[in-house]
Amino acid sequence: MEPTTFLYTFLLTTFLIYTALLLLRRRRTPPLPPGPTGLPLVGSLPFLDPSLHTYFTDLSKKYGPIFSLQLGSKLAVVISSSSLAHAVLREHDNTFANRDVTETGRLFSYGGNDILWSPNGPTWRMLRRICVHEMLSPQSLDAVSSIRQQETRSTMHHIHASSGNQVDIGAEMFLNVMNVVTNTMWGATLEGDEERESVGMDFKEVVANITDLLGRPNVSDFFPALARFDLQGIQSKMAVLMDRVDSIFERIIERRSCDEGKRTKKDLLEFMLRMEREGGDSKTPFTMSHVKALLIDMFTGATDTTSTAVEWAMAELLNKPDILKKLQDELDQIVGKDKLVEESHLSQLHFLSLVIKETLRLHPPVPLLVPHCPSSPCTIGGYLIPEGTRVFINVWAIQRDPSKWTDPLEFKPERYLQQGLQRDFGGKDFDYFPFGSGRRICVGIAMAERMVGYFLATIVHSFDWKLPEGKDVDFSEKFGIVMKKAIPLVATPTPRLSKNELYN
Ligand code: HEM
Repeated sequence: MEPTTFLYTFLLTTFLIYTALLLLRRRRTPPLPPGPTGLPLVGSLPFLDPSLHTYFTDLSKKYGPIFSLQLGSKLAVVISSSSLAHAVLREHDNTFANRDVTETGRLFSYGGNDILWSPNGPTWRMLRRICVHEMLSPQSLDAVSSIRQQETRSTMHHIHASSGNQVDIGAEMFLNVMNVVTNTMWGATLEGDEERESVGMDFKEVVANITDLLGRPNVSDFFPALARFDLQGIQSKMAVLMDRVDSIFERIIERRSCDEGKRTKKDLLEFMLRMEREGGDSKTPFTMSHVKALLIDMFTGATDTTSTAVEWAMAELLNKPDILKKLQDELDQIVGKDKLVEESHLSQLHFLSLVIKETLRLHPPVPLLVPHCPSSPCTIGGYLIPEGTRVFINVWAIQRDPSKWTDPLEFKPERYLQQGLQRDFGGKDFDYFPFGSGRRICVGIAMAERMVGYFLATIVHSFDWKLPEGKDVDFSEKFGIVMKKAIPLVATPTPRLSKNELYN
């Protein structure tokens, strides 16, 4: 063969092999999920609706149960069916049990040192273990039941003092759970001290602002190259708030050091400080940043979620007086009108548990879960989800899916009595998982169940409630990392127990 002919044949063969390999590879690599095209550079960012959960639900009707959106330089994927949620949270749980840490998340968590934002790995496992073991397991919760009793009674006295006047139900629950959580975490330090109340109030204000910033879309997250310019000023606002949080923590930790050896009660803070002095466990270091990050995790994880749940439950009950009456009948039968509800009654209050279940179906407080993030490329439903994608799981839409639920928009607590419809909070049914599922499932379920159940039972048992004259319940939602009622629920309590002394 002529040298030039040989060269041409060689080049042509190489080209053909290369093209064939390319085509083969392209055929083997699944496509990205379908979705709106968006604009050059910014993608779908300009079209984002602040009510992300309904916006995503509408898009899923057009593009299907898995779709993608380009948000600046970030790819987001939204999952809206129970079978695909199963694929992400069960079949590929290990890959997806990571977070795409936002700029505000990083500041909030002392550099990603908390449970919420840590990647799936030994540090995250250690942090979860500490909180479960020292504060959130059934045994640790039993050990501090008197704190919950004392705080719930004190809220009840406060509501009683407002009899005949309008009460903001969510705000009452927020104060209640805030006191319970702070007392559980560091109560032994500030116990009996009026400083406890002032620390609580400081914290309440700062944390409300922090939660708001955590839920706000931030250009820095969509264009990481611009993060250092902080174009909306969100990071600098967060930094100021975190300075305030830090000075509260410093104050408490300093007090705790002065008290060394005098305390009789143990709490989460004491355990963590000891662990910090020892430097962690054999595998992972534990620093002061971890101590503070866990304190703020527990506080923010518990407060807005549980108070929102109680507020939505009361909204549904006031909208359906027959269901409210049925719940009061159950309470009267199990507790009686001449006693107060105790936490020990909860296991017998079956209808109450159905009411709470149904509330968390229609109003999951964290409607898109906390976004997950695959640590390596993964195929879901025949589509590629690249590493680092922000994955939203629309539990709000899944729990209202008409192909899974009869009368999905109706508040029907009895539905769970039907054969095959028993549901719990463990995340094993992928048409019902208000606390998430898999490795990243909420760490505070046991505490949430007790707090919501006990508080709801107490206010429904101790008072009759009336909406303001001529007003119906407003069900509009305000989307955020925790979805609240757009208009806070106010109602007027009237005492209904047999003896006035019970309210003292
Ligand atoms: C009704 C009350 C609550 C609801 C509906 C709720 C719901 C959730 C959801 C949906 C997640 C995200 C799961 C995921 O990423 O897939 C979560 C995570 C978390 N929750 Fe809760 N939660 C509640 C109460 C609490 C309480 C009382 C605490 C602590 C005292 C808490 C602490 C946390 C923490 C630390 C995480 C992060 C877990 C991780 O990333 O590993 N939550 N919660």
